[in-house]
Amino acid sequence: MTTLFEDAQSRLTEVMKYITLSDDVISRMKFPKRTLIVSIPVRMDDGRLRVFKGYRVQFDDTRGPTKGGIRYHPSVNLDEVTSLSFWMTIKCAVVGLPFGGAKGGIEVDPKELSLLELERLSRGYIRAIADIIGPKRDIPAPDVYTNATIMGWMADEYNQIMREQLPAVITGKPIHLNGSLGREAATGRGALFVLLQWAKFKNLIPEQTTIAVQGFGNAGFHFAKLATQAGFKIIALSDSKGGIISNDSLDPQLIMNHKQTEKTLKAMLYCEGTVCEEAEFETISNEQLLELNVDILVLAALENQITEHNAANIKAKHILEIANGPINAAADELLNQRGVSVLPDVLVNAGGVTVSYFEWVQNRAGFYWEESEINHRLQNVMDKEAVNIFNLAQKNNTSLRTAAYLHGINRISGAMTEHGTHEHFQK
Ligand SMILES: NC(=O)C1=CN([C@@H]2O[C@H](COP(=O)(O)OP(=O)(O)OC[C@H]3O[C@@H](n4cnc5c(N)ncnc54)[C@H](O)[C@@H]3O)[C@@H](O)[C@H]2O)C=CC1
Ligand SMILES: O=C(O)CCC(=O)C(=O)O
Repeated sequence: MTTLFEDAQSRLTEVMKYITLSDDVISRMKFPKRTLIVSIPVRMDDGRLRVFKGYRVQFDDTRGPTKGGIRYHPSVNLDEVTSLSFWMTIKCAVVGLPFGGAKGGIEVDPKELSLLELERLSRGYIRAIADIIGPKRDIPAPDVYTNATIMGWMADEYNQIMREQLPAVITGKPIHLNGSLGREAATGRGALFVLLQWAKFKNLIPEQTTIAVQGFGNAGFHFAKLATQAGFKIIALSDSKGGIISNDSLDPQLIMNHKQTEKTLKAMLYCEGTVCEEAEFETISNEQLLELNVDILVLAALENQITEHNAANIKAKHILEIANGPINAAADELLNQRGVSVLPDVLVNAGGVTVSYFEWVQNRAGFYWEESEINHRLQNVMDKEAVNIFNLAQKNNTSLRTAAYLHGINRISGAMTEHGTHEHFQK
């Protein structure tokens, strides 16, 4: 069976039909620069000791310090974290950030831990990886089931170890702990900027365009909320427990308010800014949501949601990948053959790391920007790179993913080549 990392790497083979990469570059993209596997002992509230398995993979740092989030999930494993670090390397290059790629994770179900256990685990993870991270080496950030509070604990732990205030070691921190305005919504906002450029390109009218969103966490929620404000009709949403669907537009903010108190999704109709009623709604499974007859399917949960097993059932004509790696290579090919446009993860979800970059810049300068400036700078990056990639795909008659990879790999390859022939020193 193909591993996730082998599947991720197979996209490079497609890219090499359009670009000649030197053997040096190909070999450097084959496996990560550094992989660290750690055990994290945590004293639980009842006095027991539990030991968790954690990872940090730094894929490539030719273009700058490595950057990428930390995931807490029961299924986190080395193959997944390595793939995510590879995608971070491509993504940072696609949007032209001066970073390489990394990713981290802990095999844990955070929903089973108390707040204090979660804090001890997060601090323990930082103690375990402190030797290889740092503001000029590798800068973690949030990912699935981690958030600003956890980033705040982690930055504090690192500062205690280093006996210095080094906020730029972690991004996605709370605003009161030197976080950046706009980071919380950045991934969803960046995805919307890409979609608006695509809508222009394809003459899609938001008010006539229906959307289903799989994954109603940080990225999916902010995307759904901002897309609704831009006029799109969100008609279905789901989280790990399942989904809801309505004939009318759903109101993501009201649904999130309900989810925060009741822990489940419940549909409410959006009526001129207020809840008019609890909607007549149906519940659907995640599998059903993927196969809905909508204009745009947004994937904002986990990897491998569309594979060769369900690709033929997908009815949407456009797919927005907010999640990392939600479509495997075999499914990508099948969707391409059917003329489905897949807007790829390495472009679509790059708004998060872009505002993380702004947070890092602000932390290092000690000077903080207004939210309007951050959103404006984010829009400049996303609009520019989206249009570059749409034009490249049109010019070479490739998929949008291949165009995005071509765009990113060009920058990586340039950096690797210009680095010269000397060995990389061990940073
Ligand atoms: N948060 C960020 O800044 C960025 C996140 N991403 C990617 O976006 C995706 C979502 O991440 P976040 O929103 O940050 O995570 P999150 O932890 O805030 O939310 C994850 C959401 O996915 C749902 N979910 C989990 N398993 C599911 C399943 N099998 N089917 C449907 N929904 C499921 C959860 O219930 C939750 O609503 C991930 O692939 C992540 O790597 C990518 C770039 C940046
Ligand atoms: O904000 C960051 O630095 C990284 C976000 C991330 O993990 C991702 O883009 O997948």
